[in-house]
Amino acid sequence: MDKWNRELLDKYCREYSVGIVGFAPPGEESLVGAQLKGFPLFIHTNLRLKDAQLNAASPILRLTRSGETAWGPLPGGDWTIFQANHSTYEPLAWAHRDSLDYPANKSPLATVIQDHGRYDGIQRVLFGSGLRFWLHKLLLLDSLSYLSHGQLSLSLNRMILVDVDDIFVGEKSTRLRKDDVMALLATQQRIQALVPGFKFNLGFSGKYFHHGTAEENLGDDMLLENVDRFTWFSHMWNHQQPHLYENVTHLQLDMALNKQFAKDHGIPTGSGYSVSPHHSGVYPVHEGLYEAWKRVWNIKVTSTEEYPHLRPARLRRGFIHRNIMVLPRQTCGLFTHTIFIERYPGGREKLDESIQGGELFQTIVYNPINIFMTHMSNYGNDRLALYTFESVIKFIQCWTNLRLSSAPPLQLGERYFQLYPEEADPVWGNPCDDQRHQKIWSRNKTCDQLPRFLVIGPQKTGTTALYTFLSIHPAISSNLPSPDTFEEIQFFNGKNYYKGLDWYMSFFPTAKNESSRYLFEKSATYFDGELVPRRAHALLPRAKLITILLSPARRAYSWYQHTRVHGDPVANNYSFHSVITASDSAPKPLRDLRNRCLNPGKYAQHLERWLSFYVPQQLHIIDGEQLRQNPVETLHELQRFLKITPAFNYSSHLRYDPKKGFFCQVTNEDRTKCLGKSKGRQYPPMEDRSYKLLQRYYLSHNTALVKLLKRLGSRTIPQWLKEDLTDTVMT
Ligand SMILES: Nc1ncnc2c1ncn2[C@@H]1O[C@H](COP(=O)(O)OS(=O)(=O)O)[C@@H](OP(=O)(O)O)[C@H]1O
Repeated sequence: MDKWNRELLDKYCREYSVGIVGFAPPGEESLVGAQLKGFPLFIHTNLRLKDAQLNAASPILRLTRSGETAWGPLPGGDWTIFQANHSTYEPLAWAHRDSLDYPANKSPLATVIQDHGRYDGIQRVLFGSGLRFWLHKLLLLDSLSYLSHGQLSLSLNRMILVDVDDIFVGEKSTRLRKDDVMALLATQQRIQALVPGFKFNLGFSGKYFHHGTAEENLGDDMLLENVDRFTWFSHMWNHQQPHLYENVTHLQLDMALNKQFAKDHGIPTGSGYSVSPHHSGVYPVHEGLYEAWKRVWNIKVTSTEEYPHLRPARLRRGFIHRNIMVLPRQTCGLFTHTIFIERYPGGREKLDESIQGGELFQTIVYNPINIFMTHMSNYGNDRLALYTFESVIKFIQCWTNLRLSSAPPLQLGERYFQLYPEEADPVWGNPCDDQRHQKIWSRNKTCDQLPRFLVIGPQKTGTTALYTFLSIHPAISSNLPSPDTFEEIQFFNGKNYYKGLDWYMSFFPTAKNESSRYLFEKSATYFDGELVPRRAHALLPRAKLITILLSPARRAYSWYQHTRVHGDPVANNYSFHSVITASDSAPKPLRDLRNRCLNPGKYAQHLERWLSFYVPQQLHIIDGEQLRQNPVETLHELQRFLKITPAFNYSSHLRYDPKKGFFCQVTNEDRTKCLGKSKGRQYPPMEDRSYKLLQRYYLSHNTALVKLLKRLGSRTIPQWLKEDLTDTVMT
């Protein structure tokens, strides 16, 4: 960093008490005793190190616990160590040289060092390598917490639940015997001493009860003899994946069989939790599963690895659908077929690596709530799950100050959404964009039932005219009408989004024999909906977007007239001028109407939000005045943008109707069919003072729009925009 920037940064850090975390980059040449420029600190680089320890007296340690030695070589041969010549420095971690000719009694070398800020007023933590070494990942968390004065601190509480799926499912000779169940109970008891409330959570499929060898059937019996020592949840009677049931009644019948089995065998049925085989039906959502779960089991919480995607595992999140909480489920590295240690991919070393600071360990460090998936087979045979969980819990206790506990799934769900309330709202993705999701997506459902382009509004810009004219096109199909909102589905904004993907797709006819059909929908409220671009992009990342813009002042006035005709008492009691000049202390209904009049017209702001998800090439802006005066040309341009060939010639299908004062559709009888009287209304012109006020109001937004249009490569600026701006300058 050059001197000027460096001074600026230092000044900023001193003034606002901002700490710095630094990492020594690996260098090609080895430095011995080189001084760090400007600091009483010396470094040696490119060292091999072993046997890491922590400084128990360091004030930084919070999540990380000192006292043990991480024996063995540290990863990489390019470590930097620090030697200090000033009381500002205090080591946080040490290690020894990993070299035969290095005396064992030599004092350890500082691999992470804290600068208390006594030298230049800035606190720092400097790491002598990147974050390859697992212990340094913990130290980074603690450094962030320390340097941010506790603002960037994770809670120390961690909740753990271990689900055992496929109880009673499994080939002969891979199932639990009596001694396995005894080991399960004994390990559970030892874990309970470390993790209060811990019980293995058993997911059963009753159909396969007693399907093992004679010895294994005794194992089944023993599980039931100890039924109260575990918690239980329904998996699926016959282990069939829910998305394969097209008929909810069948699904319900099979669920009822598992429930009857539970009742017959004294298994509790009130946990409110269930897990579906292969997580099918949970995400992507198969509505039938949610329906049947509610009816038969009164399910309130489930978990899946698939939301939003299996990988990367650290990004798995939760959501709530139809009042069922879906929690993220973690993998511990054991799968149905990992039953013998010698067949564990990478061998024992790999499993231990995951436990001792690796993936499994970090999963628990980073997630306040962990639901792990295992299978019955992981508890028989080499009992890898018992080894894995007991070991990782001990390792956590040895190296961290985390407080582990467990609780039933319902409590975990409630806790999860207290911690992450913003996750309650799902974000639906396209099941066909993820191979795993496609595999658990019903054969009867297709992703072709999704629109290829969206007309996003805003309202009162001519969206109905565009929708109607597009629908004349032989290769273009709109959505089916909605009983509530007519031609608009209004899915991505408002409550409809919670109805899910099946509901949305039901509006789009399947294109039989006409694969080139362009499905689209128009919902004019999408344009300014806060959440809409993100949601739309998650489901339709390749969709094209069409927006129509006209003078925001005129749009606001048209909206006002619209609400008056719809009998809105506020619009009928207040003049347009009173609405747009209403202050923030005005009654709420008046403020709401003011906002609905004014906000959509802040075009640049809304477009920028769309453009933070979609690339400009996916966006087509129509000039609303051009659509009104020359729809034929507008539609030809639009076809070019959509790359629809052969182009449909609109000139013989649209004609100006002098009575209506707008272009209308030409019918077979050569008459014109115009939009209803709610579109293209007659109302008095806007008062001049209102127009002038709105010009000023929209000045900054319109200026931003001009810039945006130029950035998007527009060669012409719409006439209305020029007028709105020019007049403002003149007044
Ligand atoms: N061909 C044609 N026929 C009728 N109306 C047309 C046409 N082209 C554009 N317009 C203008 O469309 C305005 C209504 O816009 P929207 O359809 O987007 O309104 S809505 O948001 O769906 O309610 C409507 O606004 P008002 O004039 O205020 O009624 C019209 O100006």
